Amino acid sequence: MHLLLPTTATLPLFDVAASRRIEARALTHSPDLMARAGLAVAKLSLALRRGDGPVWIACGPGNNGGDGRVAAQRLTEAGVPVHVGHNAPRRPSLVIDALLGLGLNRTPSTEMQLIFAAMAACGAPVLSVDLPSGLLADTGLPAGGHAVRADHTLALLTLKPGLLTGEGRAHCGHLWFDDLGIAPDEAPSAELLGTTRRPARGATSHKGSHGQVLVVGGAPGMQGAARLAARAALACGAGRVYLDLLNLPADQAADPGRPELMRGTLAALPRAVGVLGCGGGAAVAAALPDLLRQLSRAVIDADALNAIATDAGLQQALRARPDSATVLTPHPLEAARLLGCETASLQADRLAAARELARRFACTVVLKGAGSVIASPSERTAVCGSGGPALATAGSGDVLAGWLGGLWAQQPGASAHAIACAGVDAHGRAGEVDGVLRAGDLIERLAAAR
Ligand SMILES: NC(=O)C1=CN([C@@H]2O[C@H](COP(=O)(O)OP(=O)(O)OC[C@H]3O[C@@H](n4cnc5c(N)ncnc54)[C@H](O)[C@@H]3O)[C@@H](O)[C@H]2O)[C@@H](O)CC1
Ligand SMILES: Nc1ncnc2c1ncn2[C@@H]1O[C@H](COP(=O)(O)OP(=O)(O)O)[C@@H](O)[C@H]1O
Repeated sequence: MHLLLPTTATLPLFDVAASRRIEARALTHSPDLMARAGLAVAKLSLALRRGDGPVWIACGPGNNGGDGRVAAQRLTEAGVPVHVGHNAPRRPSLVIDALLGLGLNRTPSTEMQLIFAAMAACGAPVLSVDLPSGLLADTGLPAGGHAVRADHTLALLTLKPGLLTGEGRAHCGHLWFDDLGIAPDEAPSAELLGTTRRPARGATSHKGSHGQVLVVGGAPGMQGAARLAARAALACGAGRVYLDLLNLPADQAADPGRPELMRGTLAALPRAVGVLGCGGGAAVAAALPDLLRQLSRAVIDADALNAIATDAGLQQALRARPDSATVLTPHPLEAARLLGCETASLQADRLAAARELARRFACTVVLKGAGSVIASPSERTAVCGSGGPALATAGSGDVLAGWLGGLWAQQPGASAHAIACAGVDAHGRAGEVDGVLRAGDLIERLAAAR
């Protein structure tokens, strides 16, 4: 058993159907899985308990409840007072939520919701067994809007995607994992992103060795977004970074605060990696047909995505690009516009939405937000476990787009999917601070990390 995050390793994720298959096969040679699960819960409970009061164990009707009852036995043997039931004891030292796990199949009843509320109100830390009760394991959606908010969650046997995306992170608290001694015997449904090292810089390399980035955006009043993207690409190590600031006279500086950045255009830089749309406004739409046709690698963000969402010709141009040549970086609202659906229905299944976007536009897609999802045609979908609400501030998405451009400029042979995975994880890690991280400071933290 270990605390899962932060992880440097790429780890397999299994949806409900796969978890059930793995469990069924494991039970044929290891029939004591529930005993192992209950023991793991009891051990973690001993470490998490606050004070001498009883451990309140709320058990449900299925095997999740079974895990809770085994934990109750083990804790009793260890001399810990336990209270098994649906009502809170006086001054509990810990709550074990063993109500619902993988078997959740409907909105928790009013009675169940009252137990959730009592857990939240009793003042003790909450440890959820396998999943916070009510949380859908495949999507991270609370069923009917109701799920336990745990302080700790101990995932058992497999890691499920819903622990890491959607509302999962808000409901799981600290995420622990115990594989119960079982090695998964099938391909993962998705994967949790690990860390990728930044591109190495050869001792005799020069700026020409590290590629070019062209940021196209920054219409009047929105130049900051394009400049943040350009600064991020520069900080990432791209050899030369240019800005095509839409409707800004060509003799004006690219970025007076960063003299390293230059003005440039597609005509002069056809081999650059394009970072398109940051602060692009409506003006970027007119530039997109040429950019989509000519740039061999492009990261497409913000207003460029909005333009594509409303223009069938641009959508066709996007689909016509070669394989692995494009990364789209929509936040949920931009993604919903691209799919022509409501944001809430998209957020209800983020992995499915990202996969559908990747299929429809034949691109790599980074669906941003807590637990960013990276999907590409013919690649395993990845979920980002790094990052946090310090990133929920204007400009952090521009920084991501620029960073991806910078990474790609230095690694022209890398696939769009590999670039997206490496960049999203680095961006998330750099964003793990308390409070708010201004986008400019995020760039500095990204640059300092190796
Ligand atoms: N079988 C085993 O040996 C193992 C079981 N494990 C545990 O077993 C769990 C899965 O067990 P189950 O398949 O029994 O599923 P659950 O324990 O999640 O419960 C399923 C039961 O809950 C009911 N239910 C579903 N949604 C409900 C709702 N909203 N309100 C009220 N009742 C609801 C279902 O009708 C069913 O009776 C895992 O999450 C994990 O905790 C793991 O520890 C691995 C080992
Ligand atoms: N709560 C959060 N947890 C993890 N990452 C977050 C969170 N909020 C925002 N982010 C990340 O911050 C970035 C915000 O991007 P975006 O919404 O496009 O911002 P902007 O348009 O202002 O640049 C995305 O990479 C997103 O995944």
